[in-house]
Amino acid sequence: MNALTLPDIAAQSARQALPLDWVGMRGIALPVVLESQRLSARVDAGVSLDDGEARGIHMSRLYLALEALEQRRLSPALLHQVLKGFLVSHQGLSACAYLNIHTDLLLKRPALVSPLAGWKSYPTTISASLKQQMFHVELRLEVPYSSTCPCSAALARQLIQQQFIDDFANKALQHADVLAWLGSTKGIVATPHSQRSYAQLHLHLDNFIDELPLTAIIDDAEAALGTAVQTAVKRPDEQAFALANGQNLMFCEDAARRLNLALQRTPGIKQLHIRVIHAESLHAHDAVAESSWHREQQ
Ligand SMILES: Nc1nc2c(ncn2[C@@H]2O[C@H](COP(=O)(O)OP(=O)(O)OP(=O)(O)O)[C@@H](O)[C@H]2O)c(=O)[nH]1
Repeated sequence: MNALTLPDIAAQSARQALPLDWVGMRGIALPVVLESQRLSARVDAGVSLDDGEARGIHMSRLYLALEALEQRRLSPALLHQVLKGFLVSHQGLSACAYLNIHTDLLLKRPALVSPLAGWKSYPTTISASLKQQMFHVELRLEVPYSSTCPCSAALARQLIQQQFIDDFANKALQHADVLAWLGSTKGIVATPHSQRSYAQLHLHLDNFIDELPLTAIIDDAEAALGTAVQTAVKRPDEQAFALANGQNLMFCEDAARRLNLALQRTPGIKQLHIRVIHAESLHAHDAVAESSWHREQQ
């Protein structure tokens, strides 16, 4: 039997010589290890094709290099190693390598008061690149929270004052009557609107960081907002949540400022862009604010 050589089209010369910025695969299914958990991820792997004469890259070499991500905890060092592998397997063809890992980070979050806890998922993308020997990592995280409109709260308070005037006009005030009134529906004749909101965080990490500071970023963001959405909730937790919302009335502008100033202090971040989305219950459209910051070069 004749041994046939398999045709290798990628090794041919390109008909139209032109370098390409990014060539690779998007949406590769892969298990990854983040924060000691094995998570399902979708991975984009690519390189530049700097040799404009070369017909194609070697997709299989990028695909196989991803195996290194299956067992080991994701870290900047591991991402760097995989990207170096991309370039070693494309010597003479590529000078830049790229990796995006899309997953949902799962964190167990305690209830506000009761001794309960539950899981919360945070959409996460880890992007790493190696360009002309320069290694760079960026994180994208989405953090859900609750926001109560400060304007609506002030308007509701005014209606409650009006109701108080109506109900107690020309009456001697008795402590017990006022207490009972406050506990009745008349004492809260209007309520401010609040909404589930999302902070989309895009962070550039310091180059020589050892760990991906995902939990630290989420913890700092949630602490800055004060109204993280909850998991397991009993009535004491719901009451604490109502108090947290009342003490953290927020326009989208307030949320963006709080997050920007808090994340500037989170170790390992050199640049950030924040978009907050308040999915309004007053409107059928969203209220959105964006903010960015980068550390000055020292
Ligand atoms: N470059 C390229 N390859 C593609 C594309 N679509 C599918 N492939 C296939 O991806 C497969 C793997 O490519 P290579 O990594 O070059 O495979 P190979 O030649 O067996 O492996 P090496 O010997 O390491 O080069 C090939 O069968 C290609 O035909 C594409 O758009 N571009």
